[in-house]
Amino acid sequence: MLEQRIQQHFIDSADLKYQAAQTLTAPIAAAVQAVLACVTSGGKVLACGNGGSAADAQHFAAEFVGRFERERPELGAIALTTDTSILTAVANDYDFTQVFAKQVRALGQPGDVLLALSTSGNSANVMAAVEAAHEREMTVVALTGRGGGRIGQAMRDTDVHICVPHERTARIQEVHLLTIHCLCDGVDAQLLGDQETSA
Ligand SMILES: O=C(CO)[C@@H](O)[C@H](O)[C@H](O)[C@H](O)COP(=O)(O)O
Ligand SMILES: [Zn+2]
Repeated sequence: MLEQRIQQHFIDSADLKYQAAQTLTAPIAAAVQAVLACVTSGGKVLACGNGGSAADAQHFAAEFVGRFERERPELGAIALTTDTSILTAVANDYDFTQVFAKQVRALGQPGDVLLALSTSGNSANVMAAVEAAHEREMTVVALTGRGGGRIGQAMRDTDVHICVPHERTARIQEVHLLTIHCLCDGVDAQLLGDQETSA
């Protein structure tokens, strides 16, 4: 019945988060260091993904440019999912696989970070963005699931791969959002100190 289904979603989501805390803490800490090194040397984070992951990319950029929980200087982040003129022109004139890659080539500088979100690890446009980031000597922080897919296989030693150990898109996305908040909190803590936050 409906109530049971709803309760099961909460239980499954909580279970996965407990389990993933073991495996994802180290890569998330590595991602904090990569992003921190980028922004403290004047770099920026470009973020991309499809569907719910597009929303996650925008969520991250909003908290970096605006704020997370504490006041701090603005941090550079751009979601590559929002400019409908660029997205439609590139998809129409080239191919949908190029919608993020062309923006990475246009905006990316050595030392910038690409935050690449794909629950399957197989979205062709996110994969093309990873390749473009490598061309631009950027570091890639990839948030994936389902074993990491093609994006997982394209990771370099200097990249960070955060692969949620689950098969279901919704569950993976829920951990991606938690990861984004850990990234924002981790960067703030490194910049401002480890102050407790109760808000
Ligand atoms: O949010 C959801 C499902 O929860 C969907 O919009 C989902 O993001 C879309 O199907 C995406 O196209 C899936 O792409 P990806 O995560 O495999 O890269
Ligand atoms: Zn969703």
